[in-house]
Amino acid sequence: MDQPPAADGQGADVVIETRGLAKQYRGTLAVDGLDLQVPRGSVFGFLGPNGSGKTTTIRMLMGLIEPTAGSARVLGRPMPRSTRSVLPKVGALIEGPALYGFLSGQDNLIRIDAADPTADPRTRKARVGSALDRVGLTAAARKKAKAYSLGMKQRLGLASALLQPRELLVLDEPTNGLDPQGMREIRALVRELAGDGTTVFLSSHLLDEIEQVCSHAAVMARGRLITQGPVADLSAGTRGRLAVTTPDPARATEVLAGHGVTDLVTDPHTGEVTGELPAEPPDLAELNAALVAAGVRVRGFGVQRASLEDAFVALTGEGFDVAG
Ligand SMILES: Nc1ncnc2c1ncn2[C@@H]1O[C@H](COP(=O)(O)OP(=O)(O)OP(=O)(O)O)[C@@H](O)[C@H]1O
Repeated sequence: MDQPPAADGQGADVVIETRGLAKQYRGTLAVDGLDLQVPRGSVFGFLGPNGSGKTTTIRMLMGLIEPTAGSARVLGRPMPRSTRSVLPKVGALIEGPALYGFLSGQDNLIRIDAADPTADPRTRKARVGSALDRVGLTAAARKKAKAYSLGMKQRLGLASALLQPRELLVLDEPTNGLDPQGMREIRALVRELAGDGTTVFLSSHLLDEIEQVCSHAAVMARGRLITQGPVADLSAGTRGRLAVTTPDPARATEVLAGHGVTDLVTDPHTGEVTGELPAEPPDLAELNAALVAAGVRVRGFGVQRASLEDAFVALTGEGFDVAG
């Protein structure tokens, strides 16, 4: 992306930028030479399997730990040196919210707000009320936090990050441990927050989550950045799989193999035959005609859209652990 440089030489529209960022623990290179660029206004997915270095990176970005090499800038300022001026503009939710179960949701927020020396006590009630409203917890505001579902606790954590206006939200695995309903709620909330112009940086080990929520993504594997960019571009470079629905899968497989299609698999339930198109794919209309000419009865024929998962597998040669 060509952005006009800001006065300090940084891209004005990049809210997180790292160069050669690395963190070495004894025996483990947790993050290895990371060059990350998060555009302002994006919903940026930081994707990688467990242990790939996401949390370590986020901790460095937030100034919680020192990198062993390289540099990180957040909102244009170097970290961890500028923690004091940067962190008030960043709402962070890392490793789950610290809540008191015996206090109501509202009182938890009042406590957190009271701990912020920049927060005016006279407007506290209004601030807390509007944060609860934004995350849809107004009706449950007076319930004790220990009676909240995990999803509600996570929303309360988000509300605490939203007490002050933020330029950037950093959420570490915000849907981890939630049931599907809780996941949907958090994802909807993230979209809504992003709709207001806040840049959201969220980590996840769930590919479909990133595809559903994010405009941009970076993919990590074993401490290294594999790729980054707009989500649509990341999967566009990957060829989709050819899929043929037919009552004659054996014959279809023969014909497709004869046209260079590899990794042919038949779904035993649907009879759908899928396979990888060769690097120089044949004309699809002709391939379809060849199937029909060979006596294959074709019910469905098409190329499945490549997913981010396909891109990940193509880039790393590894499967992606999507459990979770
Ligand atoms: N404090 C630490 N001391 C030693 N090794 C660590 C420490 N923190 C993380 N690691 C190691 O660094 C690697 C990256 O861990 P990290 O937590 O950043 O990954 P992650 O992608 O966030 O995974 P997860 O989603 O499981 O937290 C792992 O091999 C981990 O064991």
